[in-house]
Amino acid sequence: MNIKTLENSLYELIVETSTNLPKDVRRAIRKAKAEENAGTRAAMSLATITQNIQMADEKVSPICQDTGLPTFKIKTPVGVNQLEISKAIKRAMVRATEDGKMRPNSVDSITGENSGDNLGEGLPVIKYEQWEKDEIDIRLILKGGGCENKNIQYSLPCELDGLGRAGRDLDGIRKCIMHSVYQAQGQGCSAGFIGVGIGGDRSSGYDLAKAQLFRSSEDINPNEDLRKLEEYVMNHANELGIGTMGFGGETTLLGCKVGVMHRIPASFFVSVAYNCWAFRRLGITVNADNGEIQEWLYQEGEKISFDDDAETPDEKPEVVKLTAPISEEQIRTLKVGDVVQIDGMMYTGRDAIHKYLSDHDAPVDLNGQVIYHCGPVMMKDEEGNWHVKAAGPTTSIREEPYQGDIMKRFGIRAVIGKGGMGPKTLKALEEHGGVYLNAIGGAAQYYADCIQDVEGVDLMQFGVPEAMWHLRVKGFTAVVTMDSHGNSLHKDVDQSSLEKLSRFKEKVFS
Ligand SMILES: O=C(O)C[C@H](O)C(=O)O
Ligand code: SF4
Repeated sequence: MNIKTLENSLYELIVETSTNLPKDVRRAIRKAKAEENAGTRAAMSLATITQNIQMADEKVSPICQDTGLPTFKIKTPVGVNQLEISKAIKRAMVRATEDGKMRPNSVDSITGENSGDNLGEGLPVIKYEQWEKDEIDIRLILKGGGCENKNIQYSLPCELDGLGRAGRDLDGIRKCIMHSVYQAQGQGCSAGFIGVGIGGDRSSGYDLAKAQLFRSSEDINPNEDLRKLEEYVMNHANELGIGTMGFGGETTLLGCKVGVMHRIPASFFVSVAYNCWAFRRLGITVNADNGEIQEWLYQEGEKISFDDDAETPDEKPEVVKLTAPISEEQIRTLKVGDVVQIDGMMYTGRDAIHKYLSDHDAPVDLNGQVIYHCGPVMMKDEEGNWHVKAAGPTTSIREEPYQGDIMKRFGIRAVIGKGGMGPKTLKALEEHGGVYLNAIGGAAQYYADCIQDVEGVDLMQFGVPEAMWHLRVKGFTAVVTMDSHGNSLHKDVDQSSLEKLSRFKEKVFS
């Protein structure tokens, strides 16, 4: 085989997967958008999402800044050298990272050091199988961290919030799946797709769940019980009302695929792999003799283009304009539901920065400033200047232990992230005079477009995604979802969706 040609084919697969959402996923998102009422927060968020999908496609840039944990699933004809394929994958991955198509995402779990090129112990994940066909089948999923953190595994029988006892039968499985959608709330960038694995042990159960994400989101399950289960979940999960980004709304789930395997008598696992709307998985078949791409997978049918979605909707919400630094007085006028547009500076800070700030001084004066929970994709030009390639929000709840104290200590007035924060932060917002602003998760091109300049960077020792980037923005739009008067949209949606979940308590499958 021509290894250089294979490397180029793999490079193309990685770039396409990161930048161009597959056709089945586009269809699911288009359908969700059609079902939201104009003028709602959900409709506005979906318009941002579709605009972002289009921008990523046109610019050949990452749809979401979290280009995920790359997992390759490969089938090879007998006799093909798998070691050579793995080497080609690694070379292609390094190139895609250098070209800003992948964020350097591989971190040493003990030292915290980012390898900078997406390689590392066990990464990327590459799984091989042999088959009798002549071509090589290569599938890739780039699954982000926020949705991965919302995966859940149930061990039956168990007690579930809102649903009571889930037993060791089809109805117990049904309850677990409904619960899995509820517990994710908006934190995995809903509306999402779920893959469910029934049976196995803890690891093979999750593998089976993830394998379901490689199915076309439009296929029909040949197992009649599972077909019914998938249909039931698709018909009812949206009644939970969690909606896009957990803002409330008509669509919470875009796809549900269930697989089954045998188990041993003592164990009964239901494993759920949650994937955000930015469902980046593609595949190719490759000619085993020359390494060229023969066919793209998951690309049947018309490609939906969202280029008319950039047009401003008729019912545009009113916008509150803010310029950082922001005063306490201004912040206290904001309430949940307000749409704000920020001009001026914003400083990125995620996990490493929050831990650092909890026992160090800040490298810049943060009084009145805005912290953005974001780990961008950055590229340095030949003159040494940094450019933002993708910059959407990350899940904020991870900073819950630190956020309130840090805001008070440094005088920070607003934090921007996604998925909301908990009671500790809500209390601090009230005491100190602060707001939590929810940006649209995954909309990395849309937000990168608002960034006019990169004015500096601190704490680069934490690696590109974790450093503190000083960004000058214009017209950065987000929604107030937690205010300084004790209100939290996240708390409200959680409560109301739990109530709705309890409507699914009665037995459906016997
Ligand atoms: O790591 C990121 O940038 C985002 C992450 O995927 C998340 O959803 O929190
Ligand atoms: S930020 Fe949202 S869209 Fe991006 S990888 Fe994380 S969960 Fe997915």
